[in-house]
Amino acid sequence: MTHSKSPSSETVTASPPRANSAPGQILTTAQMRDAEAALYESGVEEWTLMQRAGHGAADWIARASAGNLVTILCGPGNNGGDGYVAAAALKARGVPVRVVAPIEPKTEQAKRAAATFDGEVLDHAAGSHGAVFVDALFGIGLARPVSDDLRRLLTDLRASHSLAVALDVPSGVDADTGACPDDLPSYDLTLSFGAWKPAHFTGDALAKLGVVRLVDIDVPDCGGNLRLSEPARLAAPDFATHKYRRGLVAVVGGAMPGASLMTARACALAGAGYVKWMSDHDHPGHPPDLVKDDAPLDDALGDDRISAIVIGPGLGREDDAQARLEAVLAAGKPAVLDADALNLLTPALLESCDAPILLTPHEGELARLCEAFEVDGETKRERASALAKATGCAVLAKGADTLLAVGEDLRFFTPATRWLSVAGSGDVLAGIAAARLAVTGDLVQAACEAVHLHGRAARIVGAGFTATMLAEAVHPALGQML
Ligand SMILES: NC(=O)C1=CN([C@@H]2O[C@H](COP(=O)(O)OP(=O)(O)OC[C@H]3O[C@@H](n4cnc5c(N)ncnc54)[C@H](O)[C@@H]3O)[C@@H](O)[C@H]2O)[C@@H](O)CC1
Ligand SMILES: Nc1ncnc2c1ncn2[C@@H]1O[C@H](COP(=O)(O)OP(=O)(O)O)[C@@H](O)[C@H]1O
Ligand SMILES: [K+]
Repeated sequence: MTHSKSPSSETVTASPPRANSAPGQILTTAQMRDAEAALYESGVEEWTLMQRAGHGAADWIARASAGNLVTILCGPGNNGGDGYVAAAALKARGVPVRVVAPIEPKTEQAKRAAATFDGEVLDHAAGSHGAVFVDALFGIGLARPVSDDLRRLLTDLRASHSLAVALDVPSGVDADTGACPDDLPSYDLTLSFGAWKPAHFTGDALAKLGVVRLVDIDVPDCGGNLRLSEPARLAAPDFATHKYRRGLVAVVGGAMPGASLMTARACALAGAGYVKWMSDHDHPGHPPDLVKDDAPLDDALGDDRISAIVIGPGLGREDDAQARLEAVLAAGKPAVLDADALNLLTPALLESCDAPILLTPHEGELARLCEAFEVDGETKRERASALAKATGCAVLAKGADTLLAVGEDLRFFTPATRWLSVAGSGDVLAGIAAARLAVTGDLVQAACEAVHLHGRAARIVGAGFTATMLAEAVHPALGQML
C-alpha cells in the first residue's frame, strides 16, 4: 500500500475512475440497494458488479500481500461472493490464497462466485497463519449481531495474520451508523464498494477501519444527501480586490480575551482581508496588526463593511455575554457561533435572526443544544441533522468524526489528526470558519474549507502542538491549499 501526501490521500479511489463514478457519494444501505436496483434495471448484471468489486479488491490485496499467503473469510451473502471472486483473481495471479467458509454460500451470485474458486476451502481457521486476512464475512447485509463463535473466528484470524483487510465494512459494523461490537478487531485497510457508506466516516467503528479506499464499480451519482467533503483549492484574492472586499470579520471577545485573540489570529491567517477584535478587555498578547474596536458592541457591529462575525471563544456566560450574543444576532450578518455562544443559545434568541449562522458544537455542546431546542437522535448524525432543521442553522458537529448538517444535507470528512484534541483548537477552527465565511459568503463552503484548513494546519504543525502553534500553522496551510 502506498500513502500519497495529497490532501485527499485517505480517500483516493482504488482503481481508475469508471464512466459513471461519483467519488464523493455516500450511500446508506437502503440507498445502495436502490442504486443497485436501478443498475440492474438499466441492464447491468449483478455478476458484473460482483466481478468489479472482487477484482478491485484483489488489486489491493495482491499489493498488501507482496506474494505471501492470503486467507479470505467468506460469508453466505454477496460480501462472501466478493471474497470468492477476489480469491479466484488472486489465485489466477499466482498469489497463494485460501478461503475459510464457516457458512455455505447462499445467494445465487455467491454460489456462482464460489464455483469459480478452485483453490483450498476450509470450514475452520485452525492453523491459518498468513500475511493478509481478508474479511468477506458480512457487508451491508448484516442483519443481526454477529454470534460469539464468528466474532472469535474474526479475532483469531486477525491475530494470526500480519495485515487485515475488510471488504465493504468489517463484519459486525452497521454500515449506516458505524455501530459495532466492542471487540471488533482492528483493520489496516477497508475497501468500500461502489460508494462510501456512513460507517466509513462516522461512528464507533471509525477507529478500527485503518485506511479506507473506494473500489469503483461504476455506481452513478444517485443525487443523495450524504457527501464526503474533499479538500478543494481555495480561491486567491481577485485582481481588483481590497481589504474590505476580501472580507472584514468581527471577532467578538468576552470575559476571557485570550481565546478570542487566538480566534482572531487564525481568522487573519485564513484569508480574511481585515479582522477587527471587538473586546472590552485588553490582553498582553494583543499583536500590533490586529485592530481592536472597543466601541459599544452595537455600534461597532453597525459597520456595513462587516461580512462575517464570530462569537463564543472566551465569551463567558455572564449577563454581559448574553447581551453580546444578542447584539451579534441582531446585526443580521453571517456569523459563526462557538463555545460559550452555543451554551447561551436558546430558541428565543434565534427567533428574530434570519442571517446565515454556523454553529460549531463539540459533543457536549451538541447535547446541550439538542436539549435547548428539544430535538434528539440516536446518532451524532441524527442529532446534528435534527438541530440543523430546528434552528435553520448549519451545524458543524466536531470531534473525531466531524460532520456538517445543513437542512437535509450532510457532509462528512476524512478524520483529522487526533492531536487536534487539544484545548483551544476549536477556537482556532471558529476563526478559520469566520474568515472563510467572509471570503466565500457561503455557509457550507466556508465550513468545509475551514475543516480542511484546520486539519491541514494540524498536519503541518506535527505532534503535540498547542492551539497557538496551530493558529500560526493556518498560514502555511492556506498557502498549500491555494
Ligand atoms: N450493493 C451492491 O451494489 C453490491 C454489493 N456487493 C457486495 O454485497 C454485499 C451485500 O451482500 P448481501 O446483501 O448478500 O449481504 P451480506 O453478504 O453482507 O450478508 C448477508 C448474508 O449474511 C447473513 N447474515 C447477516 N447477518 C448475519 C449474522 N449476524 N450472522 C449470521 N448470518 C448473518 C444473511 O442472512 C445473508 O445470508 C456488500 O456489502 C458488498 O460486499 C458487491 O458484490 C458489489 C455490488
Ligand atoms: N480525536 C480527534 N480527532 C480529530 N480531531 C479532533 C479529535 N478531537 C477533537 N478534534 C477536533 O479538535 C477541535 C476541538 O474543538 P473544541 O472541542 O471546541 O475545543 P476547544 O473548546 O478547546 O477549542 C475540533 O475541531 C474537533 O473536531
Ligand atoms: K466484510
